[in-house]
Amino acid sequence: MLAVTGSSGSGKTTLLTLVGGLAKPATGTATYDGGPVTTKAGDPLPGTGFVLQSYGLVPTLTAAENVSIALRGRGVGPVEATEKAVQALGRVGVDELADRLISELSGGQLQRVAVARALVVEAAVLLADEPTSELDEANRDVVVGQLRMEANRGAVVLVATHDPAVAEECDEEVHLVDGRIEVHEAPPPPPEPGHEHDAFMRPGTS
Ligand SMILES: Nc1ncnc2c1ncn2[C@@H]1O[C@H](COP(=O)(O)OP(=O)(O)OP(=O)(O)O)[C@@H](O)[C@H]1O
Repeated sequence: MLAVTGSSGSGKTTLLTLVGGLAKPATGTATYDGGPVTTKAGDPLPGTGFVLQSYGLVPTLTAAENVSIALRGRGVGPVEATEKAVQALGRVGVDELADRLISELSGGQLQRVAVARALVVEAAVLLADEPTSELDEANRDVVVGQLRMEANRGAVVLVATHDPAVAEECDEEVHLVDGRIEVHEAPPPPPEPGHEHDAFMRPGTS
């Protein structure tokens, strides 16, 4: 679970769209697992889930329909897609809004529907662009917790964020300055009980 941080305009969204295959790099290549991040048709790889900064939800459809679309596009039948969509909405606390039109929802509610749509596909790579910017602390923690669950499941999770509390919850952070990456790794975990002094031992001693 990787935080992508940097000031406004530093290139966070651009990086995520390149990683996700939504944009083509002007120079260089973007690869995942040894292959290009786009399919031959120029679409993103099927295993990629997105939370777009502008959400990309369809205003004339309900919250559940917006989430189930992601599954329908992957060949899941309508009944199962709706059931899983409502479950995914529940993971971010908006299942009671399942039948409400997108055009009737608040900013924070929309953001959580967008997160649910990314969660529902069980993506191999989940790209979340400022997924908590509209949320209060409690809901931010819920969303970050769900992204962590995706990482625990084995997904690669990239989170572009301005929120230090969100970056803190990630395993690593890349900080962008004018489109360039500086890498900051998280400090190593504390030693296990009984091994507190190992770090201070000289090689060859026990
Ligand atoms: N389609 C585009 N064509 C040309 N320049 C672009 C395009 N999209 C973004 N840019 C520029 O690239 C730079 C990086 O933009 P980007 O949206 O990646 O920043 P960001 O770090 O996500 O910013 P924010 O935190 O404000 O969302 C900005 O200077 C922006 O104006």
